[in-house]
Amino acid sequence: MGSHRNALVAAIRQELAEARGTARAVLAAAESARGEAQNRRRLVRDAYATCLNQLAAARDSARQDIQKRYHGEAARLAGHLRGLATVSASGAAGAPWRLWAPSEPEPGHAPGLVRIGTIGFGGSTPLPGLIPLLDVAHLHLTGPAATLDELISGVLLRTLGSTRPGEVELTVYDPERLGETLGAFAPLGTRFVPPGGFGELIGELAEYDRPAEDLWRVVVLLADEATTLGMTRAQRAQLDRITRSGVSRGVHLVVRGLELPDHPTVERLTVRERVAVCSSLGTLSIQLDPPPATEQITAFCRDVALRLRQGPPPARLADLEPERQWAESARYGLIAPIGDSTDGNLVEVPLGDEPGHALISGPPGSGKTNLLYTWLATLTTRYGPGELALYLLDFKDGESFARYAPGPRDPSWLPQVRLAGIGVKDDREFGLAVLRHLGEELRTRAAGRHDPGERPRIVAVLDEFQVLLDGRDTIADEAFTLLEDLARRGCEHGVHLILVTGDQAGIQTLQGRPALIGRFTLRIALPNARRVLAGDNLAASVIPRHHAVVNAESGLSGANRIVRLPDAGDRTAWGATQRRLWRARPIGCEEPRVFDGSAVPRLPSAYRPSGRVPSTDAPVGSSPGAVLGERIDVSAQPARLRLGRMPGRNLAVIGGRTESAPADSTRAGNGRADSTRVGNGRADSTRAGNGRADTARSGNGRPGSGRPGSGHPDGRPGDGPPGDGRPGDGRSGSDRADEACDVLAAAALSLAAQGPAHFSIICLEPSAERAAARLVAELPAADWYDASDVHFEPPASTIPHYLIGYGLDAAGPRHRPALRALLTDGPERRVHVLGWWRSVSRLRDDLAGVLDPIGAWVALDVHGSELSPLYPQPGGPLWRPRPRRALFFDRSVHRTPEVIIPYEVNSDHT
Ligand SMILES: Nc1ncnc2c1ncn2[C@@H]1O[C@H](COP(=O)(O)OP(=O)(O)OP(=O)(O)O)[C@@H](O)[C@H]1O
Repeated sequence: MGSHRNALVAAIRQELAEARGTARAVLAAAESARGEAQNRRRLVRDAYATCLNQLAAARDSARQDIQKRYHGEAARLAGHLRGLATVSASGAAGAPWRLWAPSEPEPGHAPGLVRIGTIGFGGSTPLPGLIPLLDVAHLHLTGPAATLDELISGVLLRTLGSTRPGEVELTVYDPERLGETLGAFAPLGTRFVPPGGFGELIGELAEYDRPAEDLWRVVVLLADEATTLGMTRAQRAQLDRITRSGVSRGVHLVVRGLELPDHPTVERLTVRERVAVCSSLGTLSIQLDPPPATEQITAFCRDVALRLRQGPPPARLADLEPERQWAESARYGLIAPIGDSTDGNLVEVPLGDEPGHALISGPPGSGKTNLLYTWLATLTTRYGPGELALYLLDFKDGESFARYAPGPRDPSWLPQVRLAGIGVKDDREFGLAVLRHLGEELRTRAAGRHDPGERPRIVAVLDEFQVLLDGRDTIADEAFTLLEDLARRGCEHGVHLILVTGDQAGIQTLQGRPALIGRFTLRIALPNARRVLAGDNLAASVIPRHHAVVNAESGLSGANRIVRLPDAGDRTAWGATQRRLWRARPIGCEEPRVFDGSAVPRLPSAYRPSGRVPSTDAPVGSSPGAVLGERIDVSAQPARLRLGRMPGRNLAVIGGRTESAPADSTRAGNGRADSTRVGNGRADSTRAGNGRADTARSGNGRPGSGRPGSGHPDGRPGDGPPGDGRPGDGRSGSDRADEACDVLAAAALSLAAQGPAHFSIICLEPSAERAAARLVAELPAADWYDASDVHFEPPASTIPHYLIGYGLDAAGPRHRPALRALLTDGPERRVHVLGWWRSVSRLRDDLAGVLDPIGAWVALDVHGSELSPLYPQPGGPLWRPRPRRALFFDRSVHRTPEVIIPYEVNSDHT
């Protein structure tokens, strides 16, 4: 029993132990599950917190992104709007008051909006608040009267300031303050309607018909109670009509204190505490600008009033251009504007049968050149080179016409210009040559070989023509005769003259020739021009600057037209036009002949023997022509001296006294010069007779081998090799000596270029050694002689032989008989002397007073009277020496001598 119990107890214990063990295991499992669950809970909590944080960060970033985009978009939109606002209300219509200035619209530009204030726009710069008026709306304003009046004055100033003077007519009805509210606009000629005038005004506006598209009437109605109460039914109906149809007729009402019917053209503005809302902008509110200062309004109105009195602004040169280039025919004359009148219409000036010629006058600086530029521009853009040919001569020092000729920077030229004379002041001969050329052209045309329309009309402009006519000499006499002929018969044959002067003496000169001045029926007077108009016609003394009086009835008062002249001075603008015309020039259109008084022509290469050495077998012309210089004529031909086998075919170049040449008196008095220079006998005794010339020719006698320099045993300047141009190398000659050298060089080179010839260069003037040496170097065959071996007995030759002598007067008495014999007999043997003597008296001494062997001469700085021994008429020719000009006389061809320009042969002394 006891053991059973014990066993039972043990079993129970066992069970209990197992149960306990199981319970403990369950507990442990539960504990573990709990720990796990707690862990999971913590994890979930953490994840939740992280998630929350992340969401918050994402939200923030999204919000920031949205904000950024919003600001970007808003700024972009605001930029667009601002740009749009600038375009819609440009210049005076939109500028803030502190920057405000009137602005004129481009022609054809429709009116835009006007600014009244600003529209706040987030944090960014506010946008301008704009409202419509011209061509779009009437304005109906509600709010405090004082603020509205300020608003109105701003709107009016912007509207007037952004249109052209006179385009907007302002009418103000202000019964309460009798116009004082907008009194600052009075200087504009604003119409202020009296209190009782409302009905009449409304009636007038209801019937108003707009005269032109760009004219507007702005009518400000500042109505009081009495106006509203006193309005009749008919007036109400008229006001309704104006509201409906006014805008299309250019009538715009700006109203406060009066009801306007609803209509799409009515822009309603309601203002409260300087903030306005208006119907076109919906709920957007506009912070009103402060009003413009009264002084700003008054100053603007005064200025506009002044401009209105003066008329529209003067035409610009571009406004005078034709629609189509070269579309006009000159068959019946030339018509072109030179400016406009105060009403804005262009003033055209005719040149044809009548008036045929023009006379322009004005004191210096009054705008004559500018007028010519304008006239030439309007003529040459209308008439092509087949219709118009221009000959332009400027007798001033300036270069007015240089712009029409090709230059180093701009190769274009004005295709109608045939000839341009620049700085012709000292070269009246050129003026005369041009008149002769025109006279010849006139004769051809008059001979019936001219079908009008076949040859272009010629317009010859002579600026400061009095210079040509002033001399009381043969040039003036012939010029007068030619001008008279051209003036009398020219217009009939399409030749027209435009004479210009800045000197009333110029007109006086013409007045001495009634037959001449009578033909100049077209007169153009610049401000303060005297004598060009009739005596009782004072118009020129009252016109302002940049104006002209155009009178096609010889200046009679009553025939005046006042012209405002454009500024035609801008060379760049003209350059563009000229290049356009130049590109359109017809094939074969030649460059104009340009004579520039200050330029020295180069010896053309055709007259240089370079490269071509004529063979001694080549035929010799009967009288080869020595080219001496450029003739002062229209075709720039060379002046030639024919050297045939006839007595007297020698040339004396006279003048160009040099430092080394003693004065005549010294020489004539004691003969020292001769004896010192050549009279030491060496040249004659030791050299001349010993055939050195030939030796020199075949040996090293050519300059450049040291021969000329070393040939001075007395150690004169020039001991070094000639031609190096250093001080002391003998180049102490005057400019005129250089010119004498150039004449001889041009003559020799041109002769060498024409056929076989032999040259002997005799250089007795140290300062000429360099020039003589250069000549020898360029000649195909030449001997060199100087004081040491000079002689005048050349060997016989089958080809022409030319002795080119530099400073021949230095040869001395010993050589005179031989020289005289050579001058006398040489030409028939084809031996010619082309020599430079430094004065007429030296030449005369050398020829013992018998000057017949000198058939031709070129005088440099020698006065006309000194030349009388060489001239057929007593007293010598009329000649006043001037630089780079020489007088050429060949008694076999000339009746009177001609002025030539010695060519520059080598460019190292000019
Ligand atoms: N219509 C104009 N508009 C503006 N400027 C002008 C006008 N006419 C002339 N001028 C200017 O006035 C100045 C003098 O004009 P211009 O040289 O034409 O006078 P001018 O009478 O030919 O003088 P001068 O006799 O001394 O040669 C120049 O600077 C020129 O640009």
